[in-house]
Amino acid sequence: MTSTLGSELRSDDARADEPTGGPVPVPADQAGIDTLRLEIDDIDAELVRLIKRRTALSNAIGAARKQLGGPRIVYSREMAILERFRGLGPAGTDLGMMLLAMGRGKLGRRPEGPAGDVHSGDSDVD
Ligand SMILES: C=C(O[C@@H]1C=C(C(=O)O)C=C[C@H]1O)C(=O)O
Repeated sequence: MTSTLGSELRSDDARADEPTGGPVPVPADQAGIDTLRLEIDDIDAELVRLIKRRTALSNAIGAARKQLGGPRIVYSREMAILERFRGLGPAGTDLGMMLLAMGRGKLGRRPEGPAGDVHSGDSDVD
């Protein structure tokens, strides 16, 4: 995507549908469980790294748009992003909302409430 203010997702979004290796055979013993846990640990470490990177990218875009006089939050793009996460089921939508909240930083939090909610009518919202 080339536009700085556009709300579209990249068109080559097929990565979300790439094969993950299919069902995992159920391990027969503790050694098998331990092997699967090693892979889970690798995945979690990579997820944390990617989430940190995603948050930094989102913060930078938000700061840039603010400097340029635009909104920090673009709901149309956020809705498109949530659509991708919806493919993981209800918890996937929750996960997508948490990622968006992390990218918003303080703006995405109520003063005394949980992350992820933004007041409508906020001038930082498009
Ligand atoms: C990062 C952007 O800005 C904000 C943050 C988003 C995000 O974390 O994915 C999405 C839309 C915007 O509310 C963007 O427009 O791409």
